[in-house]
Parts: sequence; C-alpha cells; structure tokens
Amino acid sequence: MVQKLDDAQRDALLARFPGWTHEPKRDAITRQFKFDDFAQAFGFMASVAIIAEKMDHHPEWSNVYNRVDILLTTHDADGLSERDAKLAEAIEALL
Ligand SMILES: C[C@H](O)[C@H](O)[C@H]1CNC2=NC(N)=NC(=O)C2=N1
Repeated sequence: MVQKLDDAQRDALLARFPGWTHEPKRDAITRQFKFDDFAQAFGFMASVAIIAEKMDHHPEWSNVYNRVDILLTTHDADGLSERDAKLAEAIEALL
C-alpha cells in the first residue's frame, strides 16, 4: 500500500509545483497545458505516456486540440502520494 501524503506534505508538493492545483474531492493535483497545436500537444502526451509506463503510474487526462488536462492521484492510496510528486516532476521536466 502506498502512503498517502499528509496535509503538510501536500502543501510542500504544491509549493514545489506552482502550476498545479489541488483538487480536494479526489485529493488530486491538476494542471492544464497549452501548446501551439495538436501535434505539439500529442507529442507531449506521447512523452508523458512513456514516462508514466516506466513509472507504472498513470495520469488521468484529456486532450482537446492544443490543450491537455492532467489529473494525478494515487488510486492505491486513495489520494496523493509521493508517486504523484515524482510524475509531476518528470512532466515539468519535459516543458
Ligand atoms: C498494479 C499497478 O501498479 C497499479 O494499478 C498502478 C498503475 N498506475 C497507477 N496510476 C495511478 N495514477 N494511480 C495508481 O494507483 C496506479 N496504480
């Protein structure tokens, strides 16, 4: 079982990644990414997918043309965990 982040750990995570917003209903973090066009958005998604598969931790996401909405949470922990922090960090490193 993955350990769920406590309030202080969650606040530290949000402070590290200011572009991300806490979604309290799911205890998730979300961020919207905008690109020039669909090709760039989909290229970003392909890169994230490869990383996510390697990490065995997968985003919940949607794409409309040049926009990608990502939600990260850990089902196994029923909320945020260190696994979400690691994936958010890897996603940020792509930008
Ligand atoms: C068995 C496998 O490790 C789990 O189902 C993984 C796969 N990807 C996952 N992704 C996310 N976002 N949360 C999880 O709890 C999760 N669990």
